[in-house]
Amino acid sequence: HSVGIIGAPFSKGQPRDGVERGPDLIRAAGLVEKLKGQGCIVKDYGNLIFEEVPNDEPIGRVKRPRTVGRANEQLASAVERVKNDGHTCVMLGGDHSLAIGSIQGHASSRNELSVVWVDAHADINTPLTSPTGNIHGQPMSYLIHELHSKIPVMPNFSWIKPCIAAKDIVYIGLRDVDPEEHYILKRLGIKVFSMTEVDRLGIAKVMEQTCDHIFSKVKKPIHLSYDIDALDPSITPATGTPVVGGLSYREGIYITEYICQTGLLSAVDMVEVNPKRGKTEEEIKSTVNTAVDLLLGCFGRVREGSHSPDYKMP
Ligand SMILES: N[C@@H](CCCCC(O)O)C(=O)O
Ligand SMILES: [Mn+2]
Ligand SMILES: [Mn+2]
Ligand SMILES: [Mn+2]
Repeated sequence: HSVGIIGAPFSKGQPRDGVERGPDLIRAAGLVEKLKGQGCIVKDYGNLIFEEVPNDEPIGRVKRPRTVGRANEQLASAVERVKNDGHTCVMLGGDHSLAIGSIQGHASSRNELSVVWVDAHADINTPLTSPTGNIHGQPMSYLIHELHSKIPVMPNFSWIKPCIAAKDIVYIGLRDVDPEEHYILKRLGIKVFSMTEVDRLGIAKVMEQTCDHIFSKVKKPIHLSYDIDALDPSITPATGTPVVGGLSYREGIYITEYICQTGLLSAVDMVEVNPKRGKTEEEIKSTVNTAVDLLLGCFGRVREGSHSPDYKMP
């Protein structure tokens, strides 16, 4: 695996400070060294530098639109460059509004993508349906062809071109979906494995059926957008919008092992790690270490262990 890492220290898609520290905390927990240790080639492109846009007044209910739009435009070109350099892209967040730039940049280098969205939330509110105005609850709405007519013109958002078809999306882990989002998911016929399906089917069947769905016609590169709040808060409490009844550590890891073995993972987001939302050092460590382990699973780590092909027993 050849991996290109982008740090996106960004928090303005939501109101809580601290999530901008995600990239450096994940690096400090040894992501690069551990990826190299399991045989990956790794290029760390460093952190993007995001400018605050002054007087960034809300538009309708939508908060910090100009800052979020600008940041994602920067991210999109960074992700496109990592893809054109031939790597699988790892985007370290930062809040989930960053999926706008990550998926847009990915789509500009690969013309058709499938998106696997692992999250407690659907993040598919439009600017007009959002109950909070926080853009980290809206990223998917800007990216989906079928919602284009529902998105108003917003400053610093005009560069965004819808790039994903509803049929090419699968959600895993949903358990906190707004009524307006539920309507959109049903109307667009988007494939959803909520926590009910995870309980009913088990994670192995969920992953089988996820891949049956996204590979139903032609096999497309996979964009895995992983919100750390998909996991149960007992595992990953240091996050902005925790919701009880989440994925176990084992289920979270199984998802990454399964996606890895498809050989089609082309970009992965790891977002919403927020150290300021951890009550203890232990809670922060558990959250950050789990984020690292999930990424290691994306790039070949398997729990049965492994050995190098040229190992000679003494
Ligand atoms: N659905 C809520 C909560 C969104 C949570 C965002 C997280 O999943 O990135 C909203 O729209 O504000
Ligand atoms: Mn192009
Ligand atoms: Mn979430
Ligand atoms: Mn999210």
